[in-house]
Amino acid sequence: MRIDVVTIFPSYLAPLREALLGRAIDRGLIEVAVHDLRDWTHDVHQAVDDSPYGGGPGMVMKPQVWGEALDSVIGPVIDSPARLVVPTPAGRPFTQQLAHEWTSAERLVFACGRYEGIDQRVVDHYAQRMPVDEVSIGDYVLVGGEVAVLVMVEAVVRLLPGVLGNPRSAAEDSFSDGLLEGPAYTRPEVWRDLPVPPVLRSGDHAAVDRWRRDRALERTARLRPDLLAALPPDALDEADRAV
Ligand SMILES: Nc1cc(-c2cccs2)n[nH]1
Repeated sequence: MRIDVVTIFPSYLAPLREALLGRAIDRGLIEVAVHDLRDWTHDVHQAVDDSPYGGGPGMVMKPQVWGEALDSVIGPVIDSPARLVVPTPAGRPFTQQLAHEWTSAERLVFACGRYEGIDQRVVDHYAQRMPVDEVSIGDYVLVGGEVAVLVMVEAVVRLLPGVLGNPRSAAEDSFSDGLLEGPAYTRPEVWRDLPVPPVLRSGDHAAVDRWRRDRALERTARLRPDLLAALPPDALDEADRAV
């Protein structure tokens, strides 16, 4: 998978080259290119934004600059293997399911907006030619899309074959079965008078699996009842319903 990010703060994306993601790049599992939007300005001030039509606070990012940058980065959009992703608080929710969907994309191109967003005609123009996703990572407002891109790239790349040491990790994620993950424990057996639940040391794998499922159901019911309500009818068996 090739990932391109267009931003006015390229250094914000430096973490993409660290740790797990950095190793995925070194191993050739992904390619990452970060582009400075100002490289496509032609004025001495390298202006990337302007006042909003209709008035109102803040600034809107100019369509011309974005058009030149995305044409250059995406290349010919006919049959482009790229998806254009625009982080915005006014977008569809980014979910584990969407992360999984994007793992099949040959290319992801992220357009990082700042200020009050990017002139809508940029999305409208490219949406006529390729898949464009306006995506929110949560119901809160950031200053720019760069942090959202870090979140989404990590969530997608960790799902790619070979990236995680143990593929079971991605398969057993929170949300993989529609539930939140239950609690996890490691040594010591007792820590500050708090013991590890004995069933986890019993060696009875069926009992451990049941215990973990029960804790996941309890946690989901307590913290995310909406996830429980969204489960398909056959997702919970009789033992689940007894929790
Ligand atoms: N979920 C979300 C995205 C954003 C922004 C994207 C670009 C500027 S602000 N805030 N919150």
